[in-house]
Amino acid sequence: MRFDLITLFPEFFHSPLQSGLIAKAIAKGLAEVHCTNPRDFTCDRHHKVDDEPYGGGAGMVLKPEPLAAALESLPVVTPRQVIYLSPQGEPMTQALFQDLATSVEQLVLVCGHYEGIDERVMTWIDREISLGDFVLTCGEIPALALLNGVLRLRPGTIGKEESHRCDSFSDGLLDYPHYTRPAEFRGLKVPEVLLSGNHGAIAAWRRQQQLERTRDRRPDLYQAWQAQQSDLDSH
Ligand SMILES: NC(=O)c1ccc(NCc2ccccc2)nc1
Repeated sequence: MRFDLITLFPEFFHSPLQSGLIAKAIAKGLAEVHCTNPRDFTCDRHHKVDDEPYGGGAGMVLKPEPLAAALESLPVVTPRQVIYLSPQGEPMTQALFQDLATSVEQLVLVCGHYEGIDERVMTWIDREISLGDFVLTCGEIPALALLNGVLRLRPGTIGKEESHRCDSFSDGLLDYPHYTRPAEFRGLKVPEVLLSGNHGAIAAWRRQQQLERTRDRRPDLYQAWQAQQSDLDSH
């Protein structure tokens, strides 16, 4: 899978791509990541990439020419999607990551700054995606989150396929609590059932924990899950 990051700050990505499972996946050749800086596609003496907004107002807008030139400079690997990260995008979900991980070979991620990009650049954009309902100083953070979440789902990135099945949100419920050695830590014990070796009881306890945690912490997810369950029951 090829990731192309359109970014004014390529150095932002250096260390996150050199550590952890993402670095291993890149080293294994499961992915290649390229950064392209729109500033390299400016023609003026000052390498101008932003300018004042037409119609007035505070802040600056990223100019269309450098962005379009940067996008047109990329190799095309199909199937591909060109994604713009912004608060106006569709929210990131595990389902969206699954969709991207299984449907494209090239992801182009356009990182915005300031007040955003000139709307005419949307001509080159397939999809607008948001990390959540908040504003950051840069689109690089959402881009890194998307890269991480999608690459994590590609075969080979995570060792055991097992670890995908227990993810939060994969079955619409939050994850159950996790414990490891020691069995007692500062007087805090591990729930007995997990030490029992009774796999049926352990699975039932974990499912109950998922349901309780989802009901208590995310009533929105819980209601969606209940609706999905009644659909399944009625068929
Ligand atoms: N919620 C997000 O995914 C997100 C993306 C980018 C961003 N900041 C850069 C920017 C600001 C305004 C317009 C376009 C890009 N903040 C939050």
